[in-house]
Amino acid sequence: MTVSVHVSAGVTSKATLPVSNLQKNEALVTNASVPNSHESLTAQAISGDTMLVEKKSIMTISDLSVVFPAYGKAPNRVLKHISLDIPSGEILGLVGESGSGKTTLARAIMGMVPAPGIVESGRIILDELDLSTLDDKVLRAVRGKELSMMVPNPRSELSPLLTVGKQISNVAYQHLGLTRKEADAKALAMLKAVQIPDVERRFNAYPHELSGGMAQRVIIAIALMCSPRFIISDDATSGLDVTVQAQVLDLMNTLVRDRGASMLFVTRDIGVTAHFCNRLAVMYGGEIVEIADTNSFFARPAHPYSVMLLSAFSHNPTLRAKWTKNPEEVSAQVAVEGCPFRHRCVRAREKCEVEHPGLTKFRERHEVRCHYPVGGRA
Ligand SMILES: Nc1ncnc2c1ncn2[C@@H]1O[C@H](COP(=O)(O)OP(=O)(O)OP(=O)(O)O)[C@@H](O)[C@H]1O
Ligand code: NI
Repeated sequence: MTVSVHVSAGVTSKATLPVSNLQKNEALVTNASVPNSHESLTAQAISGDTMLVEKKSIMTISDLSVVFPAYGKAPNRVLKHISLDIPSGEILGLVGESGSGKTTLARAIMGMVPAPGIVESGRIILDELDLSTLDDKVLRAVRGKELSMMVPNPRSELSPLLTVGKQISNVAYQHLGLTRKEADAKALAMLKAVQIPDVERRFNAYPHELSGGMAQRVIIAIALMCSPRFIISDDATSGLDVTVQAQVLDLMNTLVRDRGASMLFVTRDIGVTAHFCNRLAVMYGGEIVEIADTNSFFARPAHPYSVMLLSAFSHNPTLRAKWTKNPEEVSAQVAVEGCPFRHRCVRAREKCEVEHPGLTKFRERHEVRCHYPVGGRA
């Protein structure tokens, strides 16, 4: 897991967003608190017995590619032409093995790809605001207020010199225009919301006085403080004990649902996504290889790699063996052409050797990047 400072406890910038966007965002926050607000709906369609409601997009990523140059070797393409649309009220789960590019995607959205990474192409649009065109100062302001990311390993995220209460309160003070007193009160309420016991005492504690789980909840409190429009959690809840994790997920869910925000939920725990995410994307080798409504994904996973992930999760070695080769048998040499997963896939045929599969429709609201998806196409 790559970790760096993503939260804004220490941000001192008072830069403001372009006025038109701020007003629009404020208006949307208000509208979105009304259940089923028509302002947040752009189209409705009825399909069979399910009502599909297309909601306004909060985050649109198009053709995002990130490369890490490597001296004396071919550059490492970590993200390859990623396009994603995350509508208001949606929690999109993102799963995939270590090194598949999940954290890089999260950081690219935040405008924080670590050096020597280069964003080769792509646009990131947050509620019609093109983040790629903003200067650093404005982007920092957006990051603290409208866009926030929670990461694991909270100690490196918090300043050791300030009490946790002050760090949370600073965010409200700087971004929400509250008085010190109001910001402190909001910080205290947020600490309660993330289930920190004995809040008054914890408010005045320094980060080193907190347990790891408690510090993680402080990070979450900071990230949620300004009710951001778009939230990224990069494995930020997995270190919490099960009950606290459930409460924190519940809190995030409420924020997303009631305020019309949306969320990218990166996790290694595919089981959590079944209950928590509306939609699920699977990454492999820097590409999205399957994306589907959660129900559809769990009912009919289409990519052999997704089946492998699910079989690993359900401890079903027979299922795993049926669809995929043992990774140890796989040559590390994966050519540029063809399907990047073919060396690990028992279904691979000649076409997979030569033709890179596109992400195409598998069934309703379910796309897969595979020439021969499991179960065939609908
Ligand atoms: N700072 C960096 N310098 C060079 N290469 C990097 C850097 N950060 C990431 N990479 C490359 O990007 C690839 C993807 O990394 P990333 O952290 O996005 O994976 P991930 O899916 O988040 O994995 P994990 O589940 O372990 O967190 C890595 O395999 C590595 O090759
Ligand atoms: Ni990661």
